[in-house]
Amino acid sequence: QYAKITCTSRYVPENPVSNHQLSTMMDTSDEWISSRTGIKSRNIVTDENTSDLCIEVANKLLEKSGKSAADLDFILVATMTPDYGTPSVACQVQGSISATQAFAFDISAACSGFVYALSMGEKLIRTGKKLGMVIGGETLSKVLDWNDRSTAVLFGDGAAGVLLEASTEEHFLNEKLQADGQRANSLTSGYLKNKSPFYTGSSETSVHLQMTGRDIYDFSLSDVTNNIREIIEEDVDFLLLHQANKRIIEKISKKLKVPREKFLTNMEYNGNTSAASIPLLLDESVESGVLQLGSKQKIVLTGYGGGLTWGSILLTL
Ligand SMILES: O=C(O)C1CCN(c2ccc(-c3cc(CO)ccc3Cl)cn2)CC1
Repeated sequence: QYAKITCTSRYVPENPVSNHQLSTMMDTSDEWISSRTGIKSRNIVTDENTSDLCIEVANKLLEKSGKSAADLDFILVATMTPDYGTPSVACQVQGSISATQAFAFDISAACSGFVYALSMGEKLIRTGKKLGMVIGGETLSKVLDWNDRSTAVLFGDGAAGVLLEASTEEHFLNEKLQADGQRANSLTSGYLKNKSPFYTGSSETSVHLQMTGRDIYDFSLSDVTNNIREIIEEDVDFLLLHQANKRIIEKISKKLKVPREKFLTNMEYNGNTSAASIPLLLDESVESGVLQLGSKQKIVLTGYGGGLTWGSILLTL
């Protein structure tokens, strides 16, 4: 049996924060942010954590599909901002919706997280599972250094996901997942300092998200473009890349010689939501009718970011 995406949904916190609002909090401007990133607004939690956003997505998926939580075989959540080390966000979701038959775990692959998790979910269906949930969810606002204008203006909170079901037709056509831990320091976040009385080590690494933007930018134009080139086919209808930066997407489109209009974007009103960015874009595009489940449209999903990790999946809807 094969895997098929049969439902999509999303949830973002009801607190949009505009570039202008940020310009009253730190030394930045709407002009700088929108011209350099394509971002005009992002949604920031006021009293929710990552599990709350993902539980909303899970409930919407069940509601939209008519499926029962008890029929779920697995729940995968891709996140770099879990509520806890344990329990996983996936287990918090499993408990909240009472998916008593589902095993559940989180996947940590930063902005490639959803693509990594979708690939894993597809293998679970191909090896016999009947129904699974794959969600990307983040509350990056809790790990940002809100005094660092170079990163605080780039990121947003949100969650979105899909239902994967067993199918007789083949939808997942190709994939290539990659990593390079030797460039891990280009993007770090969430370091937990050891405060034990026995610990003599010292580390200046902070809990805050830190990024050498230049290195990540260059990596995206080289490794990521090459990865897509290996996966893409002539008749691809749309490409849904991790929504990190509008200029990056424009540059990748030029390097690949693929028309810009095939690259869907939503960073304008979501910011960079890491593992949530691709499923947010997927659900928004299904809702707007640009994409239709069951239409056989051929799309590429590409994540890239912390780890370093990157990866693409070629599939038909
Ligand atoms: O000065 C400028 O133009 C600045 C230059 C630096 N910028 C960057 C740099 C890197 C990223 C980024 C982040 C992730 C993590 O999700 C993944 C992939 C990318 Cl490419 C986003 N923005 C913003 C505009």
